[in-house]
Amino acid sequence: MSDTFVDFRHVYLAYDGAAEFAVEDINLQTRPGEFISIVGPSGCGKSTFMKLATGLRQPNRGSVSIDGALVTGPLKIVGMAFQAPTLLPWRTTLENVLLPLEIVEPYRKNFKQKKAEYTERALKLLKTVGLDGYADKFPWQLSGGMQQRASICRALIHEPKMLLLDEPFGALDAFTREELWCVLRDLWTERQFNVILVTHDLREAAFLADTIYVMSKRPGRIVARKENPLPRPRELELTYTDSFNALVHELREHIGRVRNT
Ligand SMILES: Nc1ncnc2c1ncn2[C@@H]1O[C@H](COP(=O)(O)OP(=O)(O)OP(=O)(O)O)[C@@H](O)[C@H]1O
Repeated sequence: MSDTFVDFRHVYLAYDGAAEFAVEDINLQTRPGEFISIVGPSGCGKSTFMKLATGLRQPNRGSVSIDGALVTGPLKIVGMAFQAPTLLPWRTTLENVLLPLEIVEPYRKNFKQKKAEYTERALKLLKTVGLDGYADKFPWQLSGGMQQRASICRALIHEPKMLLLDEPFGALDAFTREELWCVLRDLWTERQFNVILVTHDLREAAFLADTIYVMSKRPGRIVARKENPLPRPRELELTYTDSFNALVHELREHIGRVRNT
């Protein structure tokens, strides 16, 4: 196994017809199992970074490798969750969670034979995120936080090596958001997948990530890399400590600087 999981080398990407690069000279390496977070002002290229990491876009210059292999097209080893949970309203929670296994190879071809095993896997995952007993409910019967828990299960059902989260808790109230930080922390601690979390919430990045990258806008560049000094395991009480606030403050200063330039 390679000791680098995500490997961006001098990556540039301009969208068709754009006069300038959306992201420029991105260099970033993660170790296997690392949890990284990308923060930055709106439009700085965080989603573009995600598209490059999953192979939905190819760089104009430079290279992107994941798990030792050059990325040349969409990757299958990725699970994704976004700000809107995007559950299908006519499917139950369980059916929503099973969806990737029904449509993505190699699961698709033996979905019928393995349905009992997959269902068991999905129910276990739902239990881990606190949705025990909600498998047969429809999305409209769940709160926003519950829907987001289900969408994280859906992102993890095929046991991806990499989980990409784009503002996954942005639409939730502060209490629910913090609950879900703990859900994500526990899943990651248990399963040790690689995480890239894009967020505007500096406290979220400080609570969850091993390493935090700050991006500037136009062109999107990584202007700071901060290794999170806070020890694990992390409990929510940590967010009331001076060391936590100092880290958030330091990140805020970086963001302030890039917004003023
Ligand atoms: N499909 C596209 N075609 C052309 N330009 C694009 C496209 N997607 C993004 N851009 C441009 O690339 C730059 C980076 O956009 P991106 O969506 O990656 O930023 P972001 O940091 O994710 O923004 P936000 O925080 O608002 O979601 C922006 O200037 C945006 O206008």
